[in-house]
Amino acid sequence: MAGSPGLKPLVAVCQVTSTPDKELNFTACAGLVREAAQRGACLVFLPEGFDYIGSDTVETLGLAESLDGDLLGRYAGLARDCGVWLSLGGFHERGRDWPTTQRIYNCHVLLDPTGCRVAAYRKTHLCDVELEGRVSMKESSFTNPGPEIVPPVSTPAGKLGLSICYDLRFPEISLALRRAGAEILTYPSAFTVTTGSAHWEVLLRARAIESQCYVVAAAQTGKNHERRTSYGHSLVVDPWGSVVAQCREGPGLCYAEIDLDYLHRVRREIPVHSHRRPDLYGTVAAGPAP
Ligand SMILES: O=C(O)CNC(=O)[C@H](CS)NC(=O)CCC(=O)C(=O)O
Repeated sequence: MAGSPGLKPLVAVCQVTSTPDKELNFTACAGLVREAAQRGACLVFLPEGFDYIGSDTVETLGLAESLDGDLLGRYAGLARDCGVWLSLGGFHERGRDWPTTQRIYNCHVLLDPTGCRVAAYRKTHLCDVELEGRVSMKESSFTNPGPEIVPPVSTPAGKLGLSICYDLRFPEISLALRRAGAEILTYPSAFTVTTGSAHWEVLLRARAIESQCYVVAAAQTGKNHERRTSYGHSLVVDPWGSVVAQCREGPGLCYAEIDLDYLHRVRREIPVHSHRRPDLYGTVAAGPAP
């Protein structure tokens, strides 16, 4: 574990098939977290929608809780029992504005091993995507966009930068987190099969290579309900861009050691972050292109 000489921190990535049944989902997630803790992981990652995947908007909104609700209380107990950090990537959160907006936040919560909530990042890029006849998502119809990027958090595995799923398509947020000190970027996800098979791994590897961070991506897999199937392929990429861990099909775990000496070597050898030309990119992130 961190601090013990010679031993690198181990992280665990959980892959699950969430359904609309919160109780079943908690049982499945808790089983994986306990297994990961027994194997010596210090930080365990759960995907977007670890709490549930609703079968329609009404159900999704109806099942949502606040950050102080029962479900996150149980996860805090789990973190304490197991003595692990928990990245809960994509909790359906009823925020304080619920009574007025009737929309939720897609909230990535980080718990420390005392069960304390040390960060909450609300998804800033919402997935409104329409592939004719194949994929139709309009996350903004039931979700409010988060207002800010959250500074990376120190964990025993390294400084962790929080994003969620569709954020993966925006290199700007990964570079902002990298600049703010991130050593690990994490993208808990529920990708579609269509977009996942084309884009998932290449996007994750690109984010790792350009930011020179570890990238950890816990994913939903398989059939969440009658009308939804998720791509899976949870994985960990190192700062060189190599896939160092990957889940097989179906629910399960994969593990990776985080080697920050290696990360620093990669950053020394190809110092892209001191070669940047911010004088040239002024408006690249500025807004809609023609
Ligand atoms: O709605 C929930 O309950 C949980 N949230 C999601 O599943 C979100 C919003 S619909 N899914 C994605 O962002 C998929 C992105 C994707 O597939 C891509 O970028 O290609």
